[in-house]
Amino acid sequence: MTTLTPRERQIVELLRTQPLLDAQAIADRLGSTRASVAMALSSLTRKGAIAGRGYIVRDEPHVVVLGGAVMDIKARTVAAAGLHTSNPATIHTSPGGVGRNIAEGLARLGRRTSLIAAVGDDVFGRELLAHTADAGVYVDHVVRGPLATGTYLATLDHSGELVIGASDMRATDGLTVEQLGRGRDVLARADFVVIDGNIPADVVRWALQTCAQHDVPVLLDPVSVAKSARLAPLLDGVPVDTVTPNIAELGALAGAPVADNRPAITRAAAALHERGVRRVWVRRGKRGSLLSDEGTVVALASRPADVVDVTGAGDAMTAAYVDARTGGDTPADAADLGHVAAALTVAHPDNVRPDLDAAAIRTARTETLS
Ligand SMILES: Nc1ncnc2c1ncn2[C@@H]1O[C@H](COP(=O)(O)OP(=O)(O)O)[C@@H](O)[C@H]1O
Ligand SMILES: O=c1[nH]cc([C@@H]2O[C@H](COP(=O)(O)O)[C@@H](O)[C@H]2O)c(=O)[nH]1
Repeated sequence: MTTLTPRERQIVELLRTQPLLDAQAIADRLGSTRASVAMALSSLTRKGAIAGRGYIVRDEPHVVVLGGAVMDIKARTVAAAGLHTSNPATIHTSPGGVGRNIAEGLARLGRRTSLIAAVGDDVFGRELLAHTADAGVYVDHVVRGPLATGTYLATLDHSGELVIGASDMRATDGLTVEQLGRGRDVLARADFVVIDGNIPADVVRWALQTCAQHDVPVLLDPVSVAKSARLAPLLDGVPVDTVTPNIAELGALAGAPVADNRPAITRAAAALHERGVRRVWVRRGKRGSLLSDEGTVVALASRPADVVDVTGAGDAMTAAYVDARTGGDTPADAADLGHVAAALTVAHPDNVRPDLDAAAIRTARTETLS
């Protein structure tokens, strides 16, 4: 799939509803110049995204992400982390939230992506929206409510591994089905939907039913052990394309702890398949992952990386997987690309690397194949 720049995507979106706009009219609407729009139009024609005069937009698959959007505040200690005392550290903020990270990753990979989430009318909310929209994600369905934008506080040790994380998801916790009325059509028309466990259970139930009615495949990201437990009862009675737990979250979904070995994971995955989940993709940190595709289990290796900050690795993995699946790759191939995206992400301090790009992942994959 050809990668479009954020500006090119904005132009494509304008042309989708108003195909007869000329370069000057597009420039006026986007606050740009005629010359730079003309360059973007010829690049779009070369990439095959638009055709002929009157700029007909080729229909592109569309992913919708319903999930958390928060500001991450991340401290990385200078030396080994000491508990119950103050540690010298470098502290860095980065737009976060599992769903938002996945949406940004998808957009950076060139996939047309909409985010449905909730933020407050405050500085963090405005910053999150601006950053996410600049990355190319459509944010028109983000609810701006009275509750404060959530924050996630993480302490990483000097090797970039998480010591402790704490999340306050205020605006997301307050999201209701009524606020998302218009979102029903967006979900129904999507080619793939991602839902994260930050979303309140009744909203997840509504979204799963909407997707089931319209045959839209859904990936469910459990987010944490606590949030997996509340998702578990929602799995019954609706089809789910993929769930992406780590071992502890798999236990919470299955209703009992699962040992971290292949036979135990295979058994727990089989029980989820019985309940309507087609693929169970279990993340095992730097040990890679196991993907059970309707009972056929494949082990996928993680790629070597110089770890700077592990935050967002799982989300990059999911973004690359959903992008590849939407483009027609098999689940196992898509999951393998996910590991390449994760390795690139752990080597960067931001949750989503600004230079993430589909071609770079495919090249890095060939280079790291054993
Ligand atoms: N220390 C590490 N070294 C190399 N790769 C890592 C490391 N930690 C995570 N990864 C990569 O990131 C992926 C996701 O990390 P994991 O911890 O399994 O999930 P999550 O971030 O969702 O908790 C792993 O499968 C692996 O590819
Ligand atoms: O209860 C939550 N904790 C943490 C997150 C988010 O999880 C992301 C990191 O996820 P991972 O490293 O698993 O990819 C962070 O950006 C953080 O904002 C979240 O959405 N909800």
